[in-house]
Amino acid sequence: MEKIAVLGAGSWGTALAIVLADNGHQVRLWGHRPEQITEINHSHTNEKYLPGIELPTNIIGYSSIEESLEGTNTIVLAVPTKAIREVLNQVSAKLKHSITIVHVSKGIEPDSLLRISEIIELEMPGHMLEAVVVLSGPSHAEEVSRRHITTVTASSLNMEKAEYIQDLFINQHFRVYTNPDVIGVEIGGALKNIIALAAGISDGLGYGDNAKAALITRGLAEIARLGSKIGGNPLTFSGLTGIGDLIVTCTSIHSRNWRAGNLLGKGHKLEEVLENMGMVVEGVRTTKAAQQLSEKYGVKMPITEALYQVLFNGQSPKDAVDSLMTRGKTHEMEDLVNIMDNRSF
Ligand SMILES: NC(=O)C1=CN([C@@H]2O[C@H](COP(=O)(O)OP(=O)(O)OC[C@H]3O[C@@H](n4cnc5c(N)ncnc54)[C@H](OP(=O)(O)O)[C@@H]3O)[C@@H](O)[C@H]2O)C=CC1
Ligand SMILES: O=C(CO)COP(=O)(O)O
Repeated sequence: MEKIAVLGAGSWGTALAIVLADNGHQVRLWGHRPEQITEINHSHTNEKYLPGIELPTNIIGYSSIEESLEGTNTIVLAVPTKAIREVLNQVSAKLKHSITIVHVSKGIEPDSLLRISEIIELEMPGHMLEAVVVLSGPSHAEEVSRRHITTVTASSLNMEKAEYIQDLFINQHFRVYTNPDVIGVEIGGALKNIIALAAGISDGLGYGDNAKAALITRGLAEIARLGSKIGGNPLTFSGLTGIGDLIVTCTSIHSRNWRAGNLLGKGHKLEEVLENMGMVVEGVRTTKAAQQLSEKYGVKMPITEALYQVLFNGQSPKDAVDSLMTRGKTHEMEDLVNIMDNRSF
């Protein structure tokens, strides 16, 4: 049994706290809103983020980050990408020993274009950081908290630590694999949110399953194109953190990204959609970051580009779809065509 601090008491931090509590660990769930921590400790619920779910009693809520860190050697960092630096600054100011950080956020920082493991390595003093592990895969909090079957991947450059985290989380409902390809895992997890927004828009506009299948398949192609260009292993994109997460996020009503896209497709304004969601929609900022990455690396990402025009340049969703469908014709597999062209028969 371990003492584990879960930092971030939103839907995903709370669902992961339940998995760890089910495995018999002492879980300290830190949140920055004291009234929410009181609810967690007195009613064993977190109604705003996981309505109707009873929390195990070995989850204790903390509103002091310092107290939540005492005697722990593992932190699960479960706040939106936007809040990562701020929370890490609080951790490094209060921490008195070294720790392993498991991050579970799916985003890329616009402008700096850093992945989350890179931000952690920058913000945490080296002597305090034993390892960074990413936990990612097709996993909605609403289902995990109900112990529905889920599979995810723990990824780290330090495979011993990845296996340690695998052991902490794995149980009969929650199966954890490992993968050493941190870049591929983080890029797949972050960029699938862009495609889920686009899939929601497509559904909101009234397009059907053909369009959804096209978005998932061509979305994966552009995620893999960018991801392998910046050092991810192409095989990772056909795994849980690539196609797996893309499928669940583009097809599930639980997905905040899909739901936001759906409302945009139905004609609602972005500000209004984000205000009413009440939870983080990571894909919006990630679209900006991915658009910047695609320009930096010269990688074609037409779906990302189209979504960028809708989110940041006021293009209508219908016009964005039209421009995607009428752009210059291309091969499905450019690399394959190049190989075949160079082969002498
Ligand atoms: N929900 C899911 O099913 C999954 C989510 N993820 C990823 O997990 C990450 C977290 O998402 P999720 O839990 O869903 O988001 P939610 O919106 O459900 O919760 C976010 C939590 O973080 C808190 N928070 C925000 N900013 C700060 C801050 N500066 N300091 C402290 N706490 C802060 C929020 O507090 P407040 O209540 O005050 O806003 C809230 O408790 C995202 O990157 C998401 O992509 C990954 C897999 C599954
Ligand atoms: O990452 C997720 C599922 O794997 C959650 O997706 P949403 O943020 O779109 O709800």
